[in-house]
Amino acid sequence: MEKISEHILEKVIRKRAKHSHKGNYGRVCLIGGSEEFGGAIMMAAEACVHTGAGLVTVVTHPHNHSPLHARLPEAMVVDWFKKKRLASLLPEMNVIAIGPGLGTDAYSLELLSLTLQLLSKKQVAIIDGSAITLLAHYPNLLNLCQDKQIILTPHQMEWERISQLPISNQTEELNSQKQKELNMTVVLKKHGTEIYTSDTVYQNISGTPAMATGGMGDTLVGIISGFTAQFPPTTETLLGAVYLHSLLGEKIGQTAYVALPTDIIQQISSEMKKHES
Ligand SMILES: NC(=O)C1=CN([C@@H]2O[C@H](COP(=O)(O)OP(=O)(O)OC[C@H]3O[C@@H](n4cnc5c(N)ncnc54)[C@H](O)[C@@H]3O)[C@@H](O)[C@H]2O)[C@@H](O)CC1
Ligand SMILES: Nc1ncnc2c1ncn2[C@@H]1O[C@H](COP(=O)(O)OP(=O)(O)O)[C@@H](O)[C@H]1O
Ligand SMILES: [Mg+2]
Repeated sequence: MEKISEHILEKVIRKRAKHSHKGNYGRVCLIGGSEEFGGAIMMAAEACVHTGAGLVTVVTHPHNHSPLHARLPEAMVVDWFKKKRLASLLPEMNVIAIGPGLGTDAYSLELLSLTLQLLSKKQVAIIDGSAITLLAHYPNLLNLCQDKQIILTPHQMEWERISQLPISNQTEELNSQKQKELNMTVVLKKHGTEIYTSDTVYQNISGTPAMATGGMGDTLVGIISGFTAQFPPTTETLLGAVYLHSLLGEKIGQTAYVALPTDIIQQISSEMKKHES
């Protein structure tokens, strides 16, 4: 297993060109946030905006529109019941993330299915949280994922559901085998997060139990989406996003018992500035 280098951020984060504009920094669509889990998609969206993604649109339950706008006027919002609007919007996106707070009811399943049908080979999709649980329960949906650029971000229990590997059997060898079957990049989240690609397994050695709090993975989705939208959609970019998230968790954890996702979010942009090259 290859450790993520502490120099990864300098490799990935680029100084912005003078004559650039928002259109150069990617269009991201984040889909999630049921009535119950609105906070999840808000944290993902805030993290994404704070990484510098050019244009961020959130497709969520209408219940979440006002709270989201009150916190984050930079983001656009679309009612997730407007399927025609969703169908016209998705093809314009560079990066689509689905799952934070999506929920697992029949309508959440419909949204996931529609999104996977519309996903093109040129776009990158990040599949997280409830969307992973749905994929595990409805494996036919995996047919819609074939030959597409997908980053799956399960925690150990979500990985157990989709890989059918109990947490105690999640070894490097068995996880790699499953990654190959799924043919997606897998970010297996835990203490010492592992990233499985088709040829290499990486490990993130930063991070702290101060990060063990709800919303931490939703925040990671926002950072990965924002990085993938602006920087080349490579493994290095993904590693940089995973590293930045836990680096900030560690920094906050030095003086705080718990590293809140919203505190991490506030520090994303200033930390990125230190590493631009
Ligand atoms: N404020 C919010 O709206 C929040 C919404 N959330 C959303 O809630 C939905 C359900 O996700 P959950 O993950 O809470 O529920 P899940 O039921 O999918 O997973 C949680 C279970 O997995 C177990 N587990 C085992 N190993 C783990 C590991 N390494 N990391 C995390 N859990 C591990 C936990 O003990 C727990 O029993 C998702 O859509 C998620 O995005 C959560 O992110 C929490 C915050
Ligand atoms: N003990 C720990 N050490 C390092 N990182 C942790 C620890 N506990 C949780 N994390 C990180 O926090 C995030 C949790 O993700 P997830 O369980 O999906 O959260 P949520 O769904 O509540 O947003 C992952 O990135 C994981 O690596
Ligand atoms: Mg999660």
